[in-house]
Amino acid sequence: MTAILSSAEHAERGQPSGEAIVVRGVSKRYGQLHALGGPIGSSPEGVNLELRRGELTALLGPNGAGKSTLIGLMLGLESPSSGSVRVMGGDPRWPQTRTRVGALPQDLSVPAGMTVGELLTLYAALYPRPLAVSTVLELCDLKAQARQRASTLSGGQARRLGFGMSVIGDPDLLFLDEPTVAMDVQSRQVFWAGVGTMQTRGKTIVLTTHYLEEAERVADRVVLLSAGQVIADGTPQQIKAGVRGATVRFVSRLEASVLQALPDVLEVTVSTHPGGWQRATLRTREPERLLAAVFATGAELSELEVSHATLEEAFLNLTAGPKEMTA
Ligand SMILES: Nc1ncnc2c1ncn2[C@@H]1O[C@H](COP(=O)(O)OP(=O)(O)OP(=O)(O)O)[C@@H](O)[C@H]1O
Repeated sequence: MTAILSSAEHAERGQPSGEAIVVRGVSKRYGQLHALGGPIGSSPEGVNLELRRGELTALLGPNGAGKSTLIGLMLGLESPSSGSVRVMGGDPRWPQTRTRVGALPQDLSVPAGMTVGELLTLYAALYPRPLAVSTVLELCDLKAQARQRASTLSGGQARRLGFGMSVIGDPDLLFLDEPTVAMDVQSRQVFWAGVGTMQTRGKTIVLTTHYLEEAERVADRVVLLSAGQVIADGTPQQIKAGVRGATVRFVSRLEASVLQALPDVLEVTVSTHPGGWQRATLRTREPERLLAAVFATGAELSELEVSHATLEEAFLNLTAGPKEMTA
């Protein structure tokens, strides 16, 4: 696994009671296919993971990496082929565990004919200590739609209703599987504000998303899966720091051919800037050495900017295999 914090370090940091989810040596096979865990070299290897209470963890990975399989196991919808999953100290299949868990699945469908308010009232009745329907309507900004049939909501409103249905039981643990698909900018803002409210109330949240800038912004921790294995685990900053390299931008009169010849340049993009100047963007593994070489040219520079890898760049780098720019 690349870098970052090992499972043992995570376990050390939190007391056992501080863990919302404990995954030990878990594999999941469908026939011959290892969706999760599976052999590494000659020995079988299961997934190990501990998620602490109160944290927002983003479970990331390319299509088919095993994210939904892992969530299915954490929700008790599937049983592992080997290993064990504990959720809030219990088996995720037990009813007393399930009442403490909320989930917004990818493919949520709502019963036709019921209004938004009726649906939330119905869901609230399933839990021992639900939130008030009015609180949830406010949380997902659907007060104005309370009397509207749920099947007539727009895509983004329906997704926000799904969020409302996932939190109405006031769960301690919340799973959000690609929650912002089909949401416009406004819906996303409402949604993330609602998630923020759940976070400040100490809820544990597990999120899957392909929008990596969202994960970077909201996650306390990122777990990166690839081919059924955890390949990186840490804060977004730690994941990004595991990828060497940076982008250097500046405006100068240096020609593309001169920039290309500088040491440690991987890629150069040049665009024209008013007054005969050039705006240069350079990708490099060694920003300090490159900058020293740029300064050594004696060229006049302005608007100098150095930015390190985004989570998206780190993701692409880590899931592309060992050949690229990993540290
Ligand atoms: N019920 C099933 N039967 C057979 N194979 C399955 C089943 N569920 C998942 N798989 C396979 O297991 C692998 C992991 O799938 P999974 O849905 O967990 O990936 P994912 O990371 O959630 O992908 P995506 O980002 O596309 O949602 C895939 O190869 C998938 O085809």
